[in-house]
Amino acid sequence: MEPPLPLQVDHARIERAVREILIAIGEDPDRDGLLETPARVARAYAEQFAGLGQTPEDVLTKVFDVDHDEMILVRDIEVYSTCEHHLVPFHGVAHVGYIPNDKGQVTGLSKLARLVDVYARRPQVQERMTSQVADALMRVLEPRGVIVVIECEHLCMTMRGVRKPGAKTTTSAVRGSFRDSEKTRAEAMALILR
Ligand SMILES: Nc1nc2c(ncn2[C@@H]2O[C@H](COP(=O)(O)OP(=O)(O)OP(=O)(O)O)[C@@H](O)[C@H]2O)c(=O)[nH]1
Ligand SMILES: [Zn+2]
Repeated sequence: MEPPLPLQVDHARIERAVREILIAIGEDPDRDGLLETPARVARAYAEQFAGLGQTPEDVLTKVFDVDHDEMILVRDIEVYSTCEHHLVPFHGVAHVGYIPNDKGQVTGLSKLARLVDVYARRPQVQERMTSQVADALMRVLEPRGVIVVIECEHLCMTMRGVRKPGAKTTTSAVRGSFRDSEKTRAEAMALILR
C-alpha cells in the first residue's frame, strides 16, 4: 500500500517561498508585474503537483467485464511532469497497454490517461513514473500483463545545463505476460513504434 498523501498544497507557504526566491535572484517582489506572482505560482503548483493527493484507485474507478482478452493499447497520451532535480518541466507522450485477465476486466480508456496524470503531477524522474504507472495497473486491474513506454524531452537538458534540444529519453516497464513472452512484447512494441 502507498502511504497516505497530502490532499492540497500549502498556498501560504509557497507564496512566502516564492517571494524569497524572487528576492534571492535580485528581483523586487513588490514591483507591479511580480505582486501577484507568488499567489499565481501557488495555484500553478496546486495543479502541477495535484497527483500527490491522488491514488490510482481514485481514477481507475470504472471496471467493466467485456468479452475481450487481447491487448488494449492507448498511444500518445500527452504527459507533462516536473523533474524532481531542477523543478522544471519534462514533457512528451506515454503509451499504455495491457492484456485483461480471464474475467475480461477492463477499465475506461480515459482512465489510463488519468492514471498517467496521477504520477506525472508530482516531482518525478521518468523511470519511476514509468514503473509506477505499470505497477498501479497491475495492482488495481489484475491484468495478465502491462506495458508502459514513455518518451520525453527534459527542459533541464535543453534550456540549461548540457543544452541538447531534441534529445528524447525513452523508458519502458513491462509486467506479467509482456515480460514473460517475447512475442507479446514485440507485438506491443510494433504497435507503439508504428
Ligand atoms: N535518470 C534520470 N535523470 C534525470 C531525469 N530528469 C533529470 N535527470 C538528470 O538528473 C541529473 C542531475 O545531475 P546533477 O549533476 O546532480 O545536477 P546538475 O549539476 O544540475 O546536472 P546537469 O543537468 O548535467 O547540469 C542530470 O544529469 C539530469 O539530466 C530523469 O527523469 N531521470
Ligand atoms: Zn532536471
